[in-house]
Amino acid sequence: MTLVLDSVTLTYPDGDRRLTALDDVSLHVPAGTVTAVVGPSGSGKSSLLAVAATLITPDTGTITIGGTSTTGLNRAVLARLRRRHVGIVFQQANLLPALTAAEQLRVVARLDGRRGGADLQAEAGLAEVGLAELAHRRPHQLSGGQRQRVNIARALVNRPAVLLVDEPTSALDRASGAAIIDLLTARTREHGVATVLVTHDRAHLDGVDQVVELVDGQIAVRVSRAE
Ligand SMILES: Nc1ncnc2c1ncn2[C@@H]1O[C@H](COP(=O)(O)OP(=O)(O)OP(=O)(O)O)[C@@H](O)[C@H]1O
Repeated sequence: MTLVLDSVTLTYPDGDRRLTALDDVSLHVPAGTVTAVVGPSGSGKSSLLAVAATLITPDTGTITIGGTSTTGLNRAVLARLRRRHVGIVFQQANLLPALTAAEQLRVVARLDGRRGGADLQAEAGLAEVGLAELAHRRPHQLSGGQRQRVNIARALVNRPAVLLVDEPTSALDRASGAAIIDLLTARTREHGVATVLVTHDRAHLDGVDQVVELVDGQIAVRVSRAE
């Protein structure tokens, strides 16, 4: 499935005026590709992810996930679309402290109503990120890089069409960070996911398919590997 943002503008209230966080942003993220979003602090990167995740409705413009336009859909329908089709990875792993790595995935798999297959899905998901052996460990028994792997496996467990990733390596050292980016790229290609990766680190841009640079809410530079 492809993720498309078409002429998206988003403003926030700012005293008695409005601040434009995204200004006529259009983005096409084909299945099986990674688009990196870079740009200075305050340029709109997180806003772009929130809009793509359908967590915030833009003032104008459309978001289309796998051919389905999200415009005008009510909250319940959007929540279902998100649960089925969108995976989100934040900076911090945000794992539930009391649950083992396998349980973190199982909970999400069950939310999707696949009770029967949840155990197998959790097991397979952890194996995919190289953590089969550590399935029984709780977050405090894992390294930062391993926690972020669980986070990614959890975001992928219901086979989302779209994966939105916000600075996944900010809490990691260079080598663990590079390994996480390699993992994200590999899973994106393997599962045909449309991935958007917000990053500050230029070293992460080597293997991606498209790079967009946001400046003041606008796409200032767009580089595509295919070109
Ligand atoms: N909830 C909000 N209410 C009002 N203004 C907001 C809100 N969220 C973000 N902004 C403003 O919108 C603009 C874009 O913010 P955003 O968080 O998307 O930028 P960013 O590129 O992700 O920044 P950073 O790299 O610092 O995380 C900024 O000027 C910010 O101050």
